[in-house]
Order: sequence, then C-alpha cells, then structure tokens
Amino acid sequence: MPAVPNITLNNGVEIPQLGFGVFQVPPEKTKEATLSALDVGYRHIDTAEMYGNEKEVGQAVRESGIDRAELFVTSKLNNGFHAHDDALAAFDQSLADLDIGYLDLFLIHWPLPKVGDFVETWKALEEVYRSGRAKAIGVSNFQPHHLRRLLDETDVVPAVNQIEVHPYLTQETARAFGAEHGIATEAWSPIAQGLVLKDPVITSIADRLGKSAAQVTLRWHIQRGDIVFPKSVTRSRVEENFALFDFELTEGDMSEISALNRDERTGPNPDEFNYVP
Ligand SMILES: NC(=O)C1=CN([C@@H]2O[C@H](COP(=O)(O)OP(=O)(O)OC[C@H]3O[C@@H](n4cnc5c(N)ncnc54)[C@H](OP(=O)(O)O)[C@@H]3O)[C@@H](O)[C@H]2O)C=CC1
Ligand SMILES: O=C(O)C(=O)[C@@H](O)[C@H](O)C(=O)CO
Repeated sequence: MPAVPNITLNNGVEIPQLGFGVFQVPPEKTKEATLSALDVGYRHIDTAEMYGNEKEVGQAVRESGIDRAELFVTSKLNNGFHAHDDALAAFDQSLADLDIGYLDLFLIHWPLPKVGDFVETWKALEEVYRSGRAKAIGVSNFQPHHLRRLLDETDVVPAVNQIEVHPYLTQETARAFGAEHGIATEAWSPIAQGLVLKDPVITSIADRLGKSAAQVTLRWHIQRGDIVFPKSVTRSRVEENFALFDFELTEGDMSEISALNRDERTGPNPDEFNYVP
C-alpha cells in the first residue's frame, strides 16, 4: 500500500497527513482501537485531555513496539486550564498520563473568547515548546481574527489550526488565512461524523471509482492538502479510511464536492463556544 505522505510544518516538524482520531472512543476501548489503527499502518494519533483517553493512547503507543520517533501524537489543552500556570500544569499532566516522553503537537483546544485571554494561554504553550517537550504547538477552533492576535502579540506562529472541515463546511476563509501565514489546516470531523456519506454527489463519484463515500470524502481532504484523522472503532472502516493513496479525484470531482458547501457546522461555533467543564 502506498505510504501516507508527510506534511512539513512551519518549524520543520513532519506530520503524517492521515491519522487516527479518538474523540468518543471510550477509555476502555481506546488501547485496543489505537493498537488496531497502528497495526493497520496509522502513525499519527489525535487525542485530547477532554476525551478522557490519553492514558490508554499512551499504553497503546508503548505496547505497540513501534519506535517512538516513527509516531506522531497530538493532545490538547482542555478548556478549564487557560490561565498561564494552569496551562503549564495541564501539559505536565497530559504528558504524565500519556507517558510517551514528549508530545509531537500540543494545541489549545478552543479559544473560549469570553473565558479569558487565549494570548496568555498561548504564551504558556510557547514555554512548553521552548522546553522541547512538545515538538510543535498549535491551536484548534481558532478563527482568523483569533489567529491575527497571536501573530501580532506573540512570538511563535502556530504550526496548525485544527478546525471543523468537511464538504458541508469547506472553510475557505480560515484555510486561506492559514496558508497565507504558514499555519497548516487540520480538518476535524472530516466525514462530518457520517453526515456527508449519503450525499448523492459523493456517492455517485464513489460508485464511478469503486470506492466508498468515506474514501472519496477523505481523499478530497488529502488533495486539498489538509491533515485528517477520521475516527472509527470498526476495524474494517479503520482499514478503509487508510486506503486513500491508490486513486485520485479529478479536478471536476474536487470542484463538485467543494460546491456542496453550505457552511453547516456539526459542532459549536468557536466565536460563541465558551464552555468550561
Ligand atoms: N479539535 C476539535 O474541537 C475536534 C477534534 N476532533 C478530532 O477529529 C477526529 C475525527 O472527528 P470525529 O468527530 O470523530 O468524526 P469523523 O468525521 O471522523 O466521523 C466519525 C464517525 O463516522 C463513523 N465512520 C468512520 N469511518 C467510517 C466509514 N468509513 N464509513 C462509515 N462510517 C464511518 C464512525 O463510526 P464507528 O466509530 O462506529 O465506526 C463515527 O461514528 C476526532 O476523533 C478528534 O480526534 C473532532 C471533533 C472536534
Ligand atoms: O471533540 C472535540 O475535540 C471537541 O472539542 C468536541 O467534543 C466539542 O467540544 C463538542 O462537541 C462540544 O459539544
């Protein structure tokens, strides 16, 4: 099977463009699901303190027997820890729970514009980055105007912005802002948790190519250059979602899928989401 390409982040760190997400994977199933994904060939895992399964992701990484340097693990700062010292302590806790030596990427999970000042939070992540315990740092769910503040008021440009992207929410403005400033876009809920899989445009392309609707949708993300990490606890789907590199969508296919955009979110709007557990 052709290899998963790497994307080079703005500090030179390489990230596999396709990974495995573990949101809503219960902790008791996470070690097995992650080991299964690693067995299929995934080398990039996306978790978060919020998901409650960092320990189990770490167990899978350690038990897999795969060289740590071949793996890319992301985690995220939960919403209750935006104050500077809380952010530093939360990073320490995530790393202790994962117990994998270092994180490849650590993100502010949500900007929470009414909760505190994410610029202060970002400065804590810069300290973590300088310590070498996270090889790259980034943000999640940041709008261009949030990113603008980080660019204007802090030193390290986020390596990634992880945002909701799928055919019904193509995020052209946020992706263009990222591209202009060297911030890679990571597309969360890349198949919109299944919502787009019955779309007739996608199923008709899938039928023509002899691929599944999920494969066509994920391939659309890959050809747009975004980083994706679909979640599944179903081995056959985990395999299916990995088999994206032996076919191509035409420019016409790409345009047809992009034209499905209707600015429809499945998750919260980051300008309005201020939830702290
Ligand atoms: N930063 C953020 O705020 C957020 C980040 N994320 C990240 O993005 C990852 C992916 O997003 P997520 O919300 O999980 O949604 P996805 O778009 O990856 O969809 C997951 C759902 O689709 C099903 N599914 C997966 N593959 C297939 C397939 N080939 N055919 C049919 N159904 C399929 C899964 O079912 P099953 O498991 O039963 O097989 C599950 O119900 C998360 O795991 C997390 O890492 C997600 C949300 C927010
Ligand atoms: O999965 C994530 O990473 C999230 O941030 C979501 O769970 C998000 O917080 C949400 O769905 C809130 O309803």
